[in-house]
Amino acid sequence: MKANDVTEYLEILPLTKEAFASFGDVIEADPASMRLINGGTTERYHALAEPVVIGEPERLIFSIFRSKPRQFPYAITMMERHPFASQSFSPISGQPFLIAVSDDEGGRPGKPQVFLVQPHQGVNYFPNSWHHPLMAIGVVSDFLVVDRDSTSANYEEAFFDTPYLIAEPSL
Ligand SMILES: NC(=O)N[C@@H](O)C(=O)O
Ligand code: NI
Repeated sequence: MKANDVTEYLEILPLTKEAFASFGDVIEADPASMRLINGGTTERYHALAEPVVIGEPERLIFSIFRSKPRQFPYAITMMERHPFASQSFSPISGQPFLIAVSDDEGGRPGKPQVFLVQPHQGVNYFPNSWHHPLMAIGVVSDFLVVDRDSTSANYEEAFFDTPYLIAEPSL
C-alpha cells in the first residue's frame, strides 16, 4: 500500500499554538508575555519562541524571502526539513500565507497538515520538522527569515508517491 495512493484535498486549518506545538512556535503578540518598556511607550512581547538553534560552528543569519504566490489548486509533492537548525518566517508585507507540516513516519513525512497563517503571526520551525517550502498567497510577499547560514548538510527532502492538493484559501 503506497503512503498515499489517492490524490486528496487537504483541509486548511487556522494556525494556533496548540495545533502547531509539535512542529514549532507561533510568533504572535501573546498578552501573557507582554511587559511595558521604554518608559511605557512600548509593549514588549517577550520570548515568543524557543531559542534559535543553528548548530555550531554555523552562523545565524537574517534574510528576506520575496515569494511569488502559489497557484491553486496547488499540489504538495514534497516536504523538506533542516536537521540541525530552526527556521522562522515572519510576514512583513501584511499578507497571510500558508504552511504545511508533517509528522515524521519512519524517516519520511506523513500526511501534511495545512495552516493559514495570519499577517500578524510568524512561525518558527523546530529543527527536523517536516515542512513545505514557503507558500505565499495572492501577491508577491516578503518574509523575514531567521535561520542557519549553512551548506546543503542542513537540508533533507522527501517526495510523496501521490501529491496532496490544496484548494484556493478563502481569506
Ligand atoms: N530553501 C530555503 O531556504 N527555504 C526553505 O527551507 C523553506 O522552508 O522555504
Ligand atoms: Ni525550510
